[in-house]
Amino acid sequence: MPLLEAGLRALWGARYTTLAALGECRAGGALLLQSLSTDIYQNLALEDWLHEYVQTWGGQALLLWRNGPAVVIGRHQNPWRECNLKLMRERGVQLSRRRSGGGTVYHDLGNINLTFFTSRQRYDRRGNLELLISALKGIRPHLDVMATDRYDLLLNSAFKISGTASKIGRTSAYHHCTLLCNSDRSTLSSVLQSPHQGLQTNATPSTPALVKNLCEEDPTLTCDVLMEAIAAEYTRRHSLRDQIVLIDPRDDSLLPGIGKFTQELKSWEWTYGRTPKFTISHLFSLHHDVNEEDVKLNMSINHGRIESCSIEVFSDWLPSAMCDHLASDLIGNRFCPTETMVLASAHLRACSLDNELHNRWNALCEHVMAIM
Ligand SMILES: Nc1ncnc2c1ncn2[C@@H]1O[C@H](COP(=O)(O)OC(=O)CCCC[C@@H]2CCSS2)[C@@H](O)[C@H]1O
Repeated sequence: MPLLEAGLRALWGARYTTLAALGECRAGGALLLQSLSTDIYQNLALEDWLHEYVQTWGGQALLLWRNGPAVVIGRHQNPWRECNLKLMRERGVQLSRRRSGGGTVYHDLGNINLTFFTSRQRYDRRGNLELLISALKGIRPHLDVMATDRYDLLLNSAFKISGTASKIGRTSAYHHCTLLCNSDRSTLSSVLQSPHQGLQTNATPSTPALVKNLCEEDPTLTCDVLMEAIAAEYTRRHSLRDQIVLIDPRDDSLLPGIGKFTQELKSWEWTYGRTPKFTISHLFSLHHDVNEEDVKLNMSINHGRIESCSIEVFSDWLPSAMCDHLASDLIGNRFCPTETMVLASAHLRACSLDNELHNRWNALCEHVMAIM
């Protein structure tokens, strides 16, 4: 049995059931679910699947889920503007684009996600946040937690502990939010820092805030304690028979079609290719010997692909024909380091350069890849 599943079964004791129960739910009833996966793509796919299911079932549900390290951008956002993709690749932090709008957040196992599925009519973000506040105050009455007009939860009127987004369909809707319990705050702030200054875009910007973990306020608060309290509050409000349904988003036979949802969410076309058109203007210095060479790069990127590109080196450090060659080769390609690496190596194989030019070419290509 996978570790997480064993842990959850231990946490919920006898008060859990498995998916077989899903089909047995009363039409219009309520369900309390917890995902057995910590994979961001599988969990977002589970949300998609449940959103459709709730539509036909006509009930409501709360899904509790957590992920390994991941940055989750809103549907209409630009990942290059919102985060440090190079640092994320180095640290193994996943990037994913969700289907709801809004800003960018960081997830890890110290962050709880909650998704409230309802019909469109019963969609009630304030009511859901009140449920969370009651659950928190129920176990720790001294906590000062409040909901803001933009549906954030603040601790001590100053620190964000929860961010909200939602998706409203024709007949059903979901509201999902985070809850910071003991996330790695230093990784959170460094991966949500874009290195780009000259990026122009109309994509939705995030609203940065001061964040805090609940465990910093009260070290006895763990994710398990919080999830247990939230589950109890949901159970109480919906008069449930105290059962948590553990649900495995890898199970295509129980959740028909979910694998396709996961693949789509994982695809480059969805994550990067859905970025609204943007331009990058980047001035940088390359060091060689004791000198610094200034390089100017201008690009426009549409659907994640390079539409126009110019690279200027202000000296004969690298022949301008080589820069022009790289710029024109890049056009039509994905704004992505792996594709650029293939292009740059093919170019090296096609022309014989002396050692010095070879090194300069590599330095330029490495810098171009680093901004992607
Ligand atoms: N995990 C987490 N929780 C709360 N606040 C966060 C978190 N990570 C980052 N931030 C802070 O919020 C801002 C962005 O705020 P902003 O208001 O722009 O965006 C949001 O809040 C979106 C919430 C999406 C919730 C979904 C629920 C399940 S999948 S993701 C960011 O710059 C940080 O300062």
